[in-house]
Amino acid sequence: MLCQALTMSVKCPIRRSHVHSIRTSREELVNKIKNTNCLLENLTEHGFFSTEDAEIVMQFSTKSDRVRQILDLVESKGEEVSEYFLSVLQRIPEAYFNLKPWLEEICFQASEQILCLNVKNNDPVTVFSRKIKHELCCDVKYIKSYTEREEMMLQETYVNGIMELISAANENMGRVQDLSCLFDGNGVINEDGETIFVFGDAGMGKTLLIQKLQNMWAKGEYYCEIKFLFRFRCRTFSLFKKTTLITLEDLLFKYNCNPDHEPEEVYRYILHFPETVLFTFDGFDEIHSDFDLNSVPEVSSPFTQTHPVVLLSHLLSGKLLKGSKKVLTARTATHVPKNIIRKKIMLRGFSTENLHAYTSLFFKESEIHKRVISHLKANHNFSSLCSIPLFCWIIFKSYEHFHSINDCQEFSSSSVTLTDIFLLISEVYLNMSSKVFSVKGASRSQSETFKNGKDTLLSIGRLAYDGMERSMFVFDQDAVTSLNISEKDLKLGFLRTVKVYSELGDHTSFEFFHMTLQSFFTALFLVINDKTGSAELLKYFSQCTYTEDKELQHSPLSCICARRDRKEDPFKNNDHLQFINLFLCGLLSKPKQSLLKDIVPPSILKMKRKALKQKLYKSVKSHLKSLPRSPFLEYNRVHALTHFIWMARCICETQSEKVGKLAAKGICADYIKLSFCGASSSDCGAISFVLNHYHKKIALELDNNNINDYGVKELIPCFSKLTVIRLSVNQITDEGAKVLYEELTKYKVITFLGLYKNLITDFGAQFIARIIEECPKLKRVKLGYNRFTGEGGTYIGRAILNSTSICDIGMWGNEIGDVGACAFAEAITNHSSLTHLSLACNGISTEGGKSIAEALQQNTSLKILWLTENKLTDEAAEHFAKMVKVNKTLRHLWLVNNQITNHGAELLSEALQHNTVMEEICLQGNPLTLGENQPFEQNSRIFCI
Ligand SMILES: Nc1ncnc2c1ncn2[C@@H]1O[C@H](COP(=O)(O)OP(=O)(O)OP(=O)(O)O)[C@@H](O)[C@H]1O
Repeated sequence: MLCQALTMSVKCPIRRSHVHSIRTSREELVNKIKNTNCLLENLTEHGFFSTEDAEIVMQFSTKSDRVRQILDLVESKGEEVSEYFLSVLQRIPEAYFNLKPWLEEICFQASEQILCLNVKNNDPVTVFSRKIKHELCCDVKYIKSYTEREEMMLQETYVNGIMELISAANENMGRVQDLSCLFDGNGVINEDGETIFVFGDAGMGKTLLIQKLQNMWAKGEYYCEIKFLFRFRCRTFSLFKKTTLITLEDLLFKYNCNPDHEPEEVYRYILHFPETVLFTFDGFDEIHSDFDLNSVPEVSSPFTQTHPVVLLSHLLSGKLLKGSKKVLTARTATHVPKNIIRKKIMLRGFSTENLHAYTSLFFKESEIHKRVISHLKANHNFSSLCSIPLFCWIIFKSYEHFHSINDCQEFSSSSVTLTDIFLLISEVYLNMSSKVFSVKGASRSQSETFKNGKDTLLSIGRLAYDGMERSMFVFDQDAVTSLNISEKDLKLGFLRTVKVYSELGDHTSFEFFHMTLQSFFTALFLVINDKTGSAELLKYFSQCTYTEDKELQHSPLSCICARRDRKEDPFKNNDHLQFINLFLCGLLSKPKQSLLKDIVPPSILKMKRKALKQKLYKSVKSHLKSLPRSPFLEYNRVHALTHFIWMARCICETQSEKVGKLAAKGICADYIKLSFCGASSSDCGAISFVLNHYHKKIALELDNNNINDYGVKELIPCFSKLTVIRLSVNQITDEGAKVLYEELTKYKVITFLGLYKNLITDFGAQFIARIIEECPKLKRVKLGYNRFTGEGGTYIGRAILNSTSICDIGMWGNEIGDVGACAFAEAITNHSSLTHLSLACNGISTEGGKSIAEALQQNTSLKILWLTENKLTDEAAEHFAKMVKVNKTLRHLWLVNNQITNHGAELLSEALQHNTVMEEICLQGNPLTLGENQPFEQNSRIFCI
């Protein structure tokens, strides 16, 4: 007791009077109090100081003298005032954070009475935080991509898309349910990393996600621990001159948001508490700077001047403001050094539910809403394009427009290309400026609209093209005026204004409402400009030529940090150039000729079409030839990469049978591996287009992409040829499973079906079961990590019972339990073809184990059985031991991570004496006590460690 009392008194000395505390620590207080305004304001507010007192304090010119005067006054006014004074120091931690240890040391605790007195927090840190919030609230309320005149509220338009946590090995680790979970502990792949890296393909919603995040913080709903949010768009770093030198403080305050009071104090706070700062850096792939990184020493002092790009790199790598939070976005395949990443989140676009939610938000009128939903259901080509939010918005925008004009159902065509939808939005914008739609139904034809708008398209196209040439995505007023873009054209909606902070002061600049639109306009310019020769027309193809190096894209940051000897522009990302090629293919395709005939002289159009065709032929041929090959099972497998997807997109965009045939001819393999290629559902349409021209049977591997049910539907034209279809890790649900059933059972050529890690439930299991039953050539089925319970397990088990071809079935990571296990037991009892079975990680306990073991006493086909990570006990082991004595086929029995003890292990070991074919029984991860020299430990076929 005494001891406890003593420790307490050491920790917290006997309370002295508040006046005494102040008096004895006078010098410390004078040194540490930097903000006198807050003290004066609060002391005066409650009448502890008179106006004259405050005036006397303010007469002193230095801060220390003002503090001394305040202290004199406080002390002279006695205990209550001193207590309130201390309470202000405690209750405004932003201003007096360096006094926190002292307040703890003197064990200051304000009384109830003092705590009832309000404390106004107007210190510069809090005021600045409020200012940032206020500015953000105004700035991010609307979705900026929409033209200024028809802004849409973020709140009313935003829907969460699919956000997936990605592991260091690029595997899916589950979903992020909501943006409020962005900074939680889920999905952390590197505790030392500070950057949440959000990536996704063009138009997946990275920028909008950042905007939503800013909005949530600014409204005070989430992330309360963050006081400052500094937002940067990486593309604006291109505007800095090579010679620009600024400090971190400049970057934050001059180029972002400026504190109205005492910036040094705010900066001091930021440096002291970096964990209260959040940076958002949008579009890392869009950085372009001709600044020479070799020319600067690696400075990381927060007070040294350096080039802004260097500051950016130091912030990201934690050399500056270590501990601050960072959210960085970039297009897929932009490599960011692993050591800076804390979490990786991939945006996968809209799921069916997201799309429906977005449709309801977009089309408020229930009739139109219903109609759009039925269009989407009827046309998977639309649905797959709409799973990419940007394209969805463009399609809906155009739909809304055409609907408002003449109720026409514009989306009747079953095959719509990306070029179609960009032409559509151009038409909409061109038309909105003219008055032709004043009378309902009096619409101009698309070709007429383009003919009339040629000059506008040319000048905006030139701006896009000039920008592409210099990797510029923001244009200043001079660039715009030098190309004679009229005020009227600027307002059409293709371009939107951006406020830019530059060395010349704040001014308005312009950018395309999306980078993909800049690519579209570049292509349009190259096509409709009479003076463009074929070399110029095709130059982006050369810049996008595939080399193995390019597939492993360079990271802007690693270039900054490590590769200081590079001559090439380290920031170049060529997705936007690939889009130019894609649009060239679309614009110069046959179906678009009638649209262009009045804008481009026929001879020029012919020349361009011919040049493009030849280029495509050549590049398709050489690309396919150069792809790496490797044998797999009985196949000659070609390992295609992301570039192949771009090629397929271009080919499909031409809608040309001839090009399609040529590509198909060049494949020269019977197995195409396209895993981890970032293929989306609409890419399946492109792949399908190419494969449709391939006349032999072929195997297709699309594991680890983003194809979902729409993608499965897009593959419908080529299912007749597919002998192998691998769609693991692709968000396929029961709907996709149904399509697979309908298609695969039509042709019955399938031998391998891979659906590992999808979202198929027991309902979908019925379709899979019917595929297994009805496809007589089907040998391998991978169904691990879906959502099957006992019911689903029973469907699959029964189907296996009826299949005479199946040899390999993977069910790892479902929840089939004992019910499912019993169905499998029945299936294997007399099975003649099944050699490999995985029921690992399925919640199987003794009963299920027993039935499988009993079935195996009769089975003569199974060679490998995985029962890893179940709940098998010694009782089950006893039955497995009996089975081991009689079964003469099974070679590998995996019982890793179960609940078998030494007793069970011993039974299995003894049983092995009667079995000469079994090669191994794996018992690692079971509750065995080892090191006691028991016989099973000596058995070379029992593996315990
Ligand atoms: N979650 C969402 N909810 C509603 N609309 C969205 C969403 N995400 C994107 N959009 C629509 O798509 C458009 C493009 O999105 P955004 O600019 O965020 O794409 P991005 O991934 O940043 O593209 P890029 O990589 O090309 O810059 C938005 O302006 C908006 O109209």
